[in-house]
Amino acid sequence: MLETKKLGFWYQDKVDTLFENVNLQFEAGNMYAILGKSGSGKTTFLSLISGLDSAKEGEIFYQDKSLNQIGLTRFRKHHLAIVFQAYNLFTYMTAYQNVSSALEISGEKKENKRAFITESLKSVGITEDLQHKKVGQLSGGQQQRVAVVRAMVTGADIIVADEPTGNLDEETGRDIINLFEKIAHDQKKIVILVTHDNDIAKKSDVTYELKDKVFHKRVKKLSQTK
Ligand SMILES: Nc1ncnc2c1ncn2[C@@H]1O[C@H](COP(=O)(O)OP(=O)(O)OP(=O)(O)O)[C@@H](O)[C@H]1O
Repeated sequence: MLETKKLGFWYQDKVDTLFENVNLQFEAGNMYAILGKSGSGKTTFLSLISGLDSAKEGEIFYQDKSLNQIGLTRFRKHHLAIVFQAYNLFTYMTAYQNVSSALEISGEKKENKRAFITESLKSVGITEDLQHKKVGQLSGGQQQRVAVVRAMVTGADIIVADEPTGNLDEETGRDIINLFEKIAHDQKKIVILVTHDNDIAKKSDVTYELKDKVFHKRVKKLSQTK
């Protein structure tokens, strides 16, 4: 479980606190949405739980160890993968090479690496033909699928994404969210999505809406679950 305890953050001045006394829990097997108006502090919150920035108040724990105890670099390398709105793939590499390099960087060992990458990409609809094209030649939706696979193969237990459907049309965006949902439910990972989109929030198991410096929790109704 990933957990924040009494988390607080401001940039310049404490009077401009973005959020305070935040106590949230993220459990394996669930997809979470962080919802809130533009400028409310969603991305900032995500950067704290991703170990990219340090909290001003309170702490974050992963499996009962504080991120500082684990070490932010180690936490990011071994436990967490990030998917960005603009995909952030290496455009001079093929889809296959992007996934392969992520696997190498993470140090994750796979017996039959080639087959593993090929099958992982195929499982999200990236055919072998597409796998060997430079990612710059793929559509936005295809690139985001590659980015999701890149995050998936690293073995990270936590996958965070900042507006992952922001550059995509509605239908493609829905497909990407279904992929995240599968990763959470089938692979028992913690998936955390920052979004403006209420429909994405509705698909998530739990929504935390940031409003007036406080996160409001909403759990998906039983009739809508898995
Ligand atoms: N590095 C920074 N230094 C100072 N202020 C910042 C910095 N980054 C963000 N802010 C401010 O903090 C507030 C929250 O920003 P953040 O990007 O976390 O909001 P957000 O909810 O993700 O917004 P959006 O939905 O528009 O992406 C904003 O007012 C922003 O201008």
